[in-house]
Amino acid sequence: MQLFYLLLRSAWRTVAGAGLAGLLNGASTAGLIALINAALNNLTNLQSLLPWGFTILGILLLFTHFASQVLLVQAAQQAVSEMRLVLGSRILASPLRQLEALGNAQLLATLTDDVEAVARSFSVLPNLFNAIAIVLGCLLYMAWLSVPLFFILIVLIGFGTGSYLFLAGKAGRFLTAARVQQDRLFQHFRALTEGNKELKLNRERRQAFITEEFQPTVAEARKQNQIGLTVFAIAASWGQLLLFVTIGFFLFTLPNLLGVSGPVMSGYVLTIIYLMLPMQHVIEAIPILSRASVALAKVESLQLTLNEDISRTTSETELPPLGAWQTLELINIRHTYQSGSPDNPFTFTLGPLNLKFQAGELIFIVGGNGSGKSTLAKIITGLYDPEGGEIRLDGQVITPDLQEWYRQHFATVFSDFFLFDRLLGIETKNNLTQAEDYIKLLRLAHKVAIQGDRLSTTNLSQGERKRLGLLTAYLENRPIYLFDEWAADQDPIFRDFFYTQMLPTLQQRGKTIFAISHDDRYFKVADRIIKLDYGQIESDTLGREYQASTTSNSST
Ligand SMILES: Nc1ncnc2c1ncn2[C@@H]1O[C@H](COP(=O)(O)OP(=O)(O)OP(=O)(O)O)[C@@H](O)[C@H]1O
Repeated sequence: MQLFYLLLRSAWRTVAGAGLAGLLNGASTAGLIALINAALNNLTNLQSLLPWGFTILGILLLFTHFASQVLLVQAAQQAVSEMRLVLGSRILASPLRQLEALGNAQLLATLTDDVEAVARSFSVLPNLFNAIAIVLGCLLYMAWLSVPLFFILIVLIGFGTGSYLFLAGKAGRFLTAARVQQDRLFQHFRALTEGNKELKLNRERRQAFITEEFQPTVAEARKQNQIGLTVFAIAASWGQLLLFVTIGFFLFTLPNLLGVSGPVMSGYVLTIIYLMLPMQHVIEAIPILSRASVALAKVESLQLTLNEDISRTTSETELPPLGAWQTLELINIRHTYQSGSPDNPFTFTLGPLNLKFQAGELIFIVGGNGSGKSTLAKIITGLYDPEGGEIRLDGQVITPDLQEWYRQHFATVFSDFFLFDRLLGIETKNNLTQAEDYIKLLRLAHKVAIQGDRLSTTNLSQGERKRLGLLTAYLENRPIYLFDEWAADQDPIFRDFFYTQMLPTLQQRGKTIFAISHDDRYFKVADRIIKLDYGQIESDTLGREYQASTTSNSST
């Protein structure tokens, strides 16, 4: 039902038009069969008018068939596009933590496979709707021919449909199991592309990956799909068998039992034979619809619900202006990760932390690996909603309503940043001119140029790509900057340039800067150094004091 709801919601007018055309098509089909039966059995005194009736009904049938198909194709494509847009905007609107917990593999499987499965189901809908309209028209005709025969037919159809749906339900379970394997397959696809170097360089690892991970998942997905689709094939053959049994029953048994007249009987048999093609369409559509409903169930399980009004998630609501700020406070902030396996669970807790920052400060966040620096950065920038505590900007608590506005204060380069090849959202004329200058400053002029609002290339070394990340952050011109181990991939000269010239220049422009750093040689440039250890603040010192203490330590 979800599927039809989705289709109806996005294109109800087109669907209504297609429904009307489909009904007319069903009626003209039934009329045509009645007319053929009348012509064959000489049932009317108006035989001379039959060719005209045949021509008119034939034209109506062709036209309504064409119209319903075209309209449903339009509606289906409209619904699929909306599904893609809604999924995209729901992913953007979902909390980062939720997306991280789902993982890229699951999200990609949904964005490609599930949308594809739903799209495919929409492509069979035109034939399905048309078939249903024809079946309804034919049933009406048969009810008109003989009510007792009609009821016998309904009992047979009920039995056939019930047994078919029973088998189809069993098949659907195998398709659901196959879909579970699909997520694992996407994980393996990522390993194949992102871990390609590691797999190429180590033969044993590659063989173990192929034989112990990739092949078993591919085989399991194939097995479940194969069983599911075979059960559907059995159900389809069972349906066809029932159809022949019904025709035989009507042709050979019923006339003896009920003494039905020849023309009525031939009308029935003719109609049932005519129904074979539409029934075939229905039977072929059911596995595809079943797969689509598995896909939709998967999409729903991600809690990226489809019942969201697209305009709410994509339209830009007016945000209050950013304005100048003085203090940023983290009060009793806490964040927990639960990870590991059920037998070996692992919990990491950051906080509770209490920190107060002044506008214009240059703050270094330091500490060992896994001490919680990046987690703190995601909380400060509003990417994570803290589990406990609150963030206040100039005393104003950042509630969920203000979260989007709050995030607009930050320009960042995270260690796993993404480099867009277009200067999206910052492509003003002034910025494009500035970008040229920054590219020279970042010593990339010999490799990258600005072409229109695009970077001529992003195929660069990791250090060079990070310089372009810095360039886009500069152009964003936000009040607060956050760099997560930005200098880690830079050569010594550029690292020195970053700490001793770029950060101070940004600070002189009135920016507040958070820099996650392991470069203790440069800690002296910071106003303040916050050191984390296992999610707690080990020390919060002035930069120059931190330098003094390490110097005094090294001199003793
Ligand atoms: N998405 C996640 N799911 C579960 N645990 C996580 C997740 N991200 C981080 N952690 C855990 O939280 C802890 C802190 O991680 P975080 O990335 O904040 O540390 P960090 O100080 O930035 O480390 P590094 O210097 O290595 O970058 C780590 O022990 C890590 O295992």
